[in-house]
Amino acid sequence: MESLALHTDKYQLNMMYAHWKNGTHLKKCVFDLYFRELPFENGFAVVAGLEQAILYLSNLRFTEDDIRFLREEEEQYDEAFLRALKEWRFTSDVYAMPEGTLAFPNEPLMRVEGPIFEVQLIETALLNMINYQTLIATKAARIRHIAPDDILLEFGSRRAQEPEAAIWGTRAAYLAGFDATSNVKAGQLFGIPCKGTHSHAWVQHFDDELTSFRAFAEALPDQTILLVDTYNTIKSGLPHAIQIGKELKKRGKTLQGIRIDSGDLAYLSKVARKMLDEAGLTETKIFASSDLDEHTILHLKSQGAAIDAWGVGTRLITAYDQPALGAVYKMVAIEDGEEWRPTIKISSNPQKVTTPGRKTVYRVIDRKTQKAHADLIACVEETIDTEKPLVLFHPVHTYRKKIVENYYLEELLQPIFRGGKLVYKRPNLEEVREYHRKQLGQFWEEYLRNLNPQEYPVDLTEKVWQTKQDMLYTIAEKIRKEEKNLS
Ligand SMILES: Nc1ncnc2c1ncn2[C@@H]1O[C@H](COP(=O)(O)OP(=O)(O)OP(=O)(O)O)[C@@H](O)[C@H]1O
Ligand SMILES: O=P(O)(O)OC[C@H]1O[C@H](OP(=O)(O)OP(=O)(O)O)[C@H](O)[C@@H]1O
Ligand SMILES: O=C(O)c1cccnc1
Repeated sequence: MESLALHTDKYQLNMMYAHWKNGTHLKKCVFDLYFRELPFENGFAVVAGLEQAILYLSNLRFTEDDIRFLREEEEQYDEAFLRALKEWRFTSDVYAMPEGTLAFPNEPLMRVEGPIFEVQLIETALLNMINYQTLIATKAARIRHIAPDDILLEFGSRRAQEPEAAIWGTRAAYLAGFDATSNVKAGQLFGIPCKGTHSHAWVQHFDDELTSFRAFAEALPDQTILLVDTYNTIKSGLPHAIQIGKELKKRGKTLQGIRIDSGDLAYLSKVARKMLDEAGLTETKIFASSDLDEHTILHLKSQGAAIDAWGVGTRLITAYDQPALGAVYKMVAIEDGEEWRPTIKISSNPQKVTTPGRKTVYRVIDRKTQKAHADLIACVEETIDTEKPLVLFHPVHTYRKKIVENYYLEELLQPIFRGGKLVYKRPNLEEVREYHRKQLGQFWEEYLRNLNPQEYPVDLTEKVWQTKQDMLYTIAEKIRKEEKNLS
């Protein structure tokens, strides 16, 4: 991957410069990356984007060209600063939830610790990657949820906002349960199975549909999937496809499928199934496409559609109904001698108040059922005695308590970089898919359903909660005193 050092917002560079001028650029601090609300009103999000973030961080440096460009900027950065950029190498620690993890609002998906100079620089790119891919993986998981046994194909490259989005988006869809992609580059890069049918242009190129189908089957006898809706699905496309199916059968081959791309997909698929079965083509699968998403697929299934494979494009790859996840990257602690001092951001919107301190996330899992009770945000240095009952309480309505016994904890944030060096053994994409499947198995269906899922608890330990309350109180007091002095 080429260096994306300048794939950052200008204000990051300006803050880096100001820190450098101020002599504070090497002071260490901690940032959390998290989202505040679940997308698509889903009950969970599926973490994705870490692989691209690892590539980004592993290749991060300022090139001669980058420095030349910055030299011309209106800020007129000092030459010595530009030299420092040129010599700079990534040295921070990064902890992250592995891709495929189920994640929830307000818990860190990633924690970055290092000199402010560099943890500030990487905010933009990390958010860019995690925000987009987590969104697409979550959308894909919703689609997989309503079609657990069907074939799901990602068809969105032509409609994605740009090529990188198509590639990384299809990877995110695959890790969350899609079976294949139409994007051949994604196949080459990530080993995702590639699948394809043909377009209307293939049929239009010929004088008649039957000849076009025959020529296609001739060229790809083992991979023939015929698009049947160019002229008239029932009267022309299907009979012609059946004719080709029979011809293939005589040669010991199977017509793999037919694709319907318009009209009433439920009705047409049922007619198609009947016609194919009556012709003895019981193995031929029915593919459907056309502005599909989890809602249409659910409706089509409830109408008894005889569709085996769904080609999903635009609405998946662009996260059509919610185009942004809104994850943020907030400073939560700063180096203070040998210690970390928690920092907080208070907002007029209570939802936007940050949770101070250097924290990690544990999943509390019941030993008997192997299902998750809640996620627990704890201070990194805190130890939780799992032999004792654990008191979980709602971080806002604290009277709402739950006592958990016979549980174990899984730490979700894994070390990825230490001192700038990659220490994470990157799983391959198949392992990520498998891990994601196992993650789903840790949750009761109440949290997984697409419509009105139960809210999964994300709680704070007493220590984290108390630190937050103390800081809110101290800051409110400070402001009150300052106000008094001013008046
Ligand atoms: N039985 C059905 N129930 C609910 N939605 C359906 C059903 N059949 C098709 N759809 C959906 O309805 C929409 C149909 O869109 P529209 O009428 O614009 O196009 P079309 O029939 O696919 O034709 P074209 O592709 O030429 O625009 C698509 O989103 C499709 O997935
Ligand atoms: O509808 P989506 O979910 O985005 O899925 C991808 C769409 O892209 C293709 O149509 P397009 O009109 O681009 O080309 P084609 O019909 O000529 O293949 C395909 O036939 C699908 O309808
Ligand atoms: O293979 C297909 O049928 C396909 C691929 C991309 C977009 N639409 C359809």
